[in-house]
Amino acid sequence: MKLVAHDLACRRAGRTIFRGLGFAVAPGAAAALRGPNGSGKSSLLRVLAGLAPAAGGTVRLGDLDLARDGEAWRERVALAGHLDAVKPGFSVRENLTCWADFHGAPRARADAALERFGLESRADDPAHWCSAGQKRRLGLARLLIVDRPVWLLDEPTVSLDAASVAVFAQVVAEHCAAGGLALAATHVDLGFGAGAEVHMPAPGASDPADDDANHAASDPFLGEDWA
Ligand SMILES: Nc1ncnc2c1ncn2[C@@H]1O[C@H](COP(=O)(O)OP(=O)(O)OP(=O)(O)O)[C@@H](O)[C@H]1O
Repeated sequence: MKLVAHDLACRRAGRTIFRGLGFAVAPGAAAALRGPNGSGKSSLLRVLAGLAPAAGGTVRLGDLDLARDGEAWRERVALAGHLDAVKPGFSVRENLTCWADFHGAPRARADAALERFGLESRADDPAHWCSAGQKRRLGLARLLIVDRPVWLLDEPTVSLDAASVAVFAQVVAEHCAAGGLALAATHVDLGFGAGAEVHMPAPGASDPADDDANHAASDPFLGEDWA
C-alpha cells in the first residue's frame, strides 16, 4: 500500500505550521523526512498516525483515506515518537507484554523483540533502570510486537550507539523487504533507505495571515503535549 499525501496542511495553536506538502512513499521504501527544527516533522508524523487532524489536503494509504477511514487507518500505522513512552515502573519485558496484550498480539513476541534489540539481559529490570539508549531500544522494540505496514519514526536513532543503529537499520530493512514502508524524521544519516527523502515545505511557505486571532477556540489539540 502506497502512502500518498497531496496538498497537506497542518495547524497548531491557530498557526499554520506547513501547507502544500505532497509526497509518496511506496511499499518497500524507507524514506527520510527532512526539514529544519520547527518545520513540522513531528506534527506531520502525528497527523499521519491519525492522532491529530490535518488542516487541509488528503492522505491515502492504498484505498484508505485518512479523513474518512480513521479507525482502519490507525490499525495500519505504528508511531515511534521521540519520547519513548516507556512505562518506568514496569519491567523491560512487561513493557512489551503489556503492549502485546493491549493490541491483541502474541506475548511470545516480547522475548524475540528483546533479543533483537539486545535487551534480554535487562528483561526483568524495572524500565526506569535503563539508560537513555536502552529506553530508546525498548521503545523501538514495540514495532516488532504488532504487525503494522506503516512505520512512522521520529528521530529513531537518537541515543543509540553505532551497533544499535546498525541493528535498527536491519530491522527496518526487513520490515520493508516484507512489503512495509517507513517514514523517519531525522537530522542524521539513519543507515537505511536508498536515499528516498521527503522534504518539509520551506518555512516561508506558510502565510501568517492564516493565523487565528482566537486560536484557543479553534484548535482541538491545544493543551495537548505534542512534543
Ligand atoms: N505545544 C505546542 N503548542 C503550539 N505550537 C507548538 C507546540 N509544540 C510545537 N509547536 C510548534 O509547531 C511547529 C512544528 O513543531 P514540530 O515539533 O512538528 O517541528 P519539527 O520539525 O519536528 O522540529 P524538530 O526538528 O525541532 O524536532 C513549531 O513551530 C513549534 O513551535
